[in-house]
Amino acid sequence: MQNELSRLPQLNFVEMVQTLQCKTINYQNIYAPIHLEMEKTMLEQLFLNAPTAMLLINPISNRILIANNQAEALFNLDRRALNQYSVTQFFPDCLNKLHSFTQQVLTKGTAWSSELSIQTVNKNVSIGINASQFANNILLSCEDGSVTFERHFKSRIESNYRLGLSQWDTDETVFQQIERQNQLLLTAVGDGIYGVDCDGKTTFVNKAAEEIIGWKKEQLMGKKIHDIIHHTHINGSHYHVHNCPIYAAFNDGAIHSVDNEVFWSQQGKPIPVEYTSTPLRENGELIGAVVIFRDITERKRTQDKLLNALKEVDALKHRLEMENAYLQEEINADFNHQYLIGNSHKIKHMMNQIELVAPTDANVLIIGESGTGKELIARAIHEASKRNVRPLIRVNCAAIPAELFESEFFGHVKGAFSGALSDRVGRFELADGATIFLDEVGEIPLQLQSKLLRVLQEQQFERVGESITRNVNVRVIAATNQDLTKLVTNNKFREDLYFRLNVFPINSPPLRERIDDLPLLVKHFIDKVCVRLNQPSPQVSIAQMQHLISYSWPGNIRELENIIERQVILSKSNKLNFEFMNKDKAINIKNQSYTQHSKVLNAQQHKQLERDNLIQALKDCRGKIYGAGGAAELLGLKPTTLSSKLKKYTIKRHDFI
Ligand SMILES: Nc1ncnc2c1ncn2[C@@H]1O[C@H](COP(=O)(O)OP(=O)(O)OP(=O)(O)O)[C@@H](O)[C@H]1O
Repeated sequence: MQNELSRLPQLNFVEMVQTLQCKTINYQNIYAPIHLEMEKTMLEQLFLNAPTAMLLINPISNRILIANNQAEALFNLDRRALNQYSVTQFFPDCLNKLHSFTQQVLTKGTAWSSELSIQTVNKNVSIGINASQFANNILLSCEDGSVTFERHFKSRIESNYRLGLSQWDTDETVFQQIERQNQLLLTAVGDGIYGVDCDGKTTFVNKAAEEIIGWKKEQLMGKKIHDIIHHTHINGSHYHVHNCPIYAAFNDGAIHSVDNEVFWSQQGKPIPVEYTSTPLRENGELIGAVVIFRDITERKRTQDKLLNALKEVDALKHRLEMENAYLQEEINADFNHQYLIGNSHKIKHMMNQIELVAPTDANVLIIGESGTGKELIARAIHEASKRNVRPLIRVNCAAIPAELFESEFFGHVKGAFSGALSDRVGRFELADGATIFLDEVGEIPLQLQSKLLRVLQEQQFERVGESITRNVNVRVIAATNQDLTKLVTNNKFREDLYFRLNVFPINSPPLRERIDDLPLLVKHFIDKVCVRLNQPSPQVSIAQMQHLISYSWPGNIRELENIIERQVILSKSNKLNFEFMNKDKAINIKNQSYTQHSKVLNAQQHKQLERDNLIQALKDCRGKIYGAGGAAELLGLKPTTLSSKLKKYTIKRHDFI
């Protein structure tokens, strides 16, 4: 009981009155220490100053018995005035509801409603009303509905605000996390990323961008990116901002991808990049662009390497084709299967020299009369050298027209001169990594000798009509049947070139100086021609060999080869006869042979004879067609006539060289 009393100040008026009414409470006994008057005053004060409007009404008499201060304020009437009115006068618009509300209170003891409204002096106020039965009376606790609503509203706002704040906190945390993750992602990305606004000013720079270009974020933020990293083309020309694809993205709204430009590093170095500038939109409006780029230096380097490799492959392919064509000519010329025959002292000495010089890269000058085997020596040197995996490239300097020398040696580009219909590789380029054999080197025109000297000294040259300098690694073997020192004295041959060529001279002995080799040579030539004619090799008796040995041979071994060939062709048995060699000269051997075997020639034989004769003349003149010592002169024909005969009999170079 004592506890209940101590709670009294916390109770509202109705609860307090109910508590005090409770039958179990012996009011007199419990409140004995409290003065009754004081208590009454206190209760009165509590009632009068309660925070809600309170009225005690009698439903039977329909009168307001007591009203507190808040009731006076709510009804806008003082207490005395309130007593003048009946209760129902204040509820003109909701008498039915008031009636049922009152019934509910009288039946249940309490009731609550927010549907009633009162008519005050100047306005209609909807109220929230709480009521309880008090003896035969009803105690009403009323509150202005708008105030209640406002309070509820405020409380809801506050609660929403509190809820919003905590939600905002949550959202902010989420956003911060997303932002952090984005930053981590953008930092972790290997590609450089710039953000730019619509003025082209930098709004974002990731770590990779800083590392690739070297510009720090602080140096770029808020500044025009084009002016800092994109101002100049790789060739040094100004890059106008109007052409900048980065800016184009936020001007035309399209994605711009570029892979052949440079960004300039902080150190002023051009960095090859590929980049994509993607426009950024907000609510459909272009607000800037994001540039994603990567350094492609390594890729460019690899691409360049690949391109160079492809070019090299192309060049090699071209050279191989040339080489192939050249080898084809060589095969047709039947030079490949020949080797040096002989065991005379002179030949042995020469072989020693070949063995000595072959493994070196030294230039060799072979000196000897025509037809003494100079080319065979050159081939033997090349074959014994480390360059033998590639073919020996032969140039017969006596057979090249003066105006074509340079092109033949160094090649030309298309259009370099009339007739230069396509690019052509020269002999020196063809001989790169191998050996070039300059036969009849004394025939090289003086004006070209300086260029030849340059190749010998620097291994460099240019194609005709081109300024690109080409490097080669060529070994030169030259041959001549002329006295080069005499040419030097007569200023027909450069002395410095002569010394360059004459590093290792080899003398090719004429046949007359090595008659000891004759039997071996005879056998070699018989076998050679018989293989070609696909017939068994005939014998040469000692007596017949003697005829050959006792013949007064000049230097040219071709003469011996020719005699053997003809005798093999003309021989009816398997024995060769050389008795006719005792006659003064061997040059009439062909006519003599024909007259021996056939007095009259038919048309076909006549044609064959003329063809053979032309070939022989060309062979004797070492392929020289025109001019002094040429086949035309030897045959007593005009050069033009000889040309048309060569066409008529389809005589090609390989028939006589
Ligand atoms: N020692 C040799 N062994 C085998 N054949 C030889 C020998 N010497 C020369 N010959 C033959 O003689 C012919 C002429 O040889 P080669 O062309 O090498 O002489 P050359 O001195 O270069 O002639 P040219 O001065 O006319 O260019 C060839 O058919 C070659 O086979």
